[in-house]
Amino acid sequence: MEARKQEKIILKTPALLKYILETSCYPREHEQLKQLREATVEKYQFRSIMNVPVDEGLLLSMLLKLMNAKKTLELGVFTGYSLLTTALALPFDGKITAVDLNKEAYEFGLPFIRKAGVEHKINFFQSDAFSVLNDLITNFQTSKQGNEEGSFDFAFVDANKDTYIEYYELLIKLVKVGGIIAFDNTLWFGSVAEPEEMVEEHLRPSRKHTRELNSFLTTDSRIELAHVSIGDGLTLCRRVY
Ligand SMILES: C[S@@+](CC[C@H](N)C(=O)[O-])C[C@H]1O[C@@H](n2cnc3c(N)ncnc32)[C@H](O)[C@@H]1O
Repeated sequence: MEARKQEKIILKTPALLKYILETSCYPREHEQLKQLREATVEKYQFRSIMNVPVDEGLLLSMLLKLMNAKKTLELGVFTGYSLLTTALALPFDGKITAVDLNKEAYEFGLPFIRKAGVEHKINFFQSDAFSVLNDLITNFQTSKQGNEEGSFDFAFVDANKDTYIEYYELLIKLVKVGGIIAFDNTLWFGSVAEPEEMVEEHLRPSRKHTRELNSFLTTDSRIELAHVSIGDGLTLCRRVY
């Protein structure tokens, strides 16, 4: 069977997504987010698809404000669309621990973050996500305040899709009770609901891991769960104990 073409759209038609973006999202997008998005497309071309889409950014921003989030984690920064969204949503004394293996892409986005006046909220680590998460728990180099278990309001997870379950086991310790862990791309271009042979070869490993994550989360009593069909799928896990 021929594999289905990769799309990051799960709505009924591409026209519907265009309508949502043009009617409700682009007019509301912060000027520096718009400029960052456009500059990322110009420099990174097709890889710019890694930026969180505008509709999802607006949802994350509202969620962070509803929660009164002050202290967050960001795994997977790239040029920083979700990072700048978060930095804009947090109060002036908010703090974000942001992690990515790739510093170059973060630095590409930094002028837009600076222009938005929110750089002081960000503590960026060029590192593998696991090292920083383990440091925050075991109180190694990253943390100035000792063990930071139970202290984060929110964690946005958009790094290596194949290790989301392993991130989760560390993050559930780091977020406070009532805090949220948000996983991006949990519909993996729609492939999670398709037979493996219909899915492009390069999508298959993460499809498998994403399906395992989705099934695992639904059985985990430590969280309340909402699987939101926005962007490429956003799963919200609210820690209940
Ligand atoms: C989808 S992009 C993040 C997009 C970003 N959230 C945004 O909205 O612009 C994924 C990023 O995760 C980073 N990444 C992949 N594996 C990682 C790992 N093991 N540790 C830290 N970062 C990782 C990649 O370098 C890449 O920049």
